[in-house]
Amino acid sequence: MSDNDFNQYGRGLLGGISVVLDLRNVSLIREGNWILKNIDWKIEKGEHWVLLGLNGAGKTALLHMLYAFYFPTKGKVTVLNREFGKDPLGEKLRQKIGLVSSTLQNRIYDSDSAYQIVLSGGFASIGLYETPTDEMRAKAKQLLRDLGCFEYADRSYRTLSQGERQRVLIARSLMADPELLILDEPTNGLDFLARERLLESIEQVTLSPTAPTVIYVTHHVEEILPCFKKTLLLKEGEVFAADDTTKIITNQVLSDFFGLPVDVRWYTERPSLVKQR
Ligand SMILES: Nc1ncnc2c1ncn2[C@@H]1O[C@H](COP(=O)(O)OP(=O)(O)OP(=O)(O)O)[C@@H](O)[C@H]1O
Repeated sequence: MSDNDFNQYGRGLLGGISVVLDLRNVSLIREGNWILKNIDWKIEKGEHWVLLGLNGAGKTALLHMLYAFYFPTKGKVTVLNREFGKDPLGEKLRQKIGLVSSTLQNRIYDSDSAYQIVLSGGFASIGLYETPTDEMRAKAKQLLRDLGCFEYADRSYRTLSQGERQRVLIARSLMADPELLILDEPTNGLDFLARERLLESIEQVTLSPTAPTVIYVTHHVEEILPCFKKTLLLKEGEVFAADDTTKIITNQVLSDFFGLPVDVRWYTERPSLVKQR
């Protein structure tokens, strides 16, 4: 598949694929260290996944590979029907992978308004250098509304709170109709209320009929929303478990994963975790 296929067929062609992500026996060595070891991970279209791991587990390294910032030392990475690891990732394909991360946050220009930032997602640029079409403007406004950030659309990024910034960046990532949306610890630095409101918006995104496949990366079991039916536990660069969330988020699996006896409690389809006494 070439970049042109996207121009010609847009989402329609990708609509025909059933596997969004397929990692086969993927390993990564950086500066002589094994960062990822023998990762197998397959994501079917329509699934939403949580990637859960402690600090240093290799989550960011794994995401960097999905976005072709890192090439695997060993194994095969296929994202949206394109095997990579050798070829550079085409711009059109990159646009089909939305990424919201702290790295992106740091690159956004402080003086840009929320509206400009969302519009820039349509060009996959940091900053707005091209003239958006009327259609793009209408879409950006709708996304600002959908993500609950319309009221501060004209405010500059520097004046927005952390929660407001995350909403704007998610809206921005949806401008290009991504097939895969990666949310890397989006609730970092948020208080309880801001976190819950953001999670609500993320759930809404997954409920849309045109929703991208979402990978939600977190350290916290409490953030696993009911829409995330699948969970991958990453530990010391290896897949500890990957399966239905209800099979993974159990006392037994998590006690083994953390190396500490824990109790999982479910309330309104959300889990929480306490250390056993
Ligand atoms: N380019 C690199 N060179 C050497 N070591 C690296 C490199 N990138 C990551 N590492 C190491 O690989 C391990 C995994 O790092 P990574 O940032 O992927 O973890 P993480 O799960 O995202 O952690 P956190 O939750 O703390 O962000 C860490 O021990 C880190 O120091």
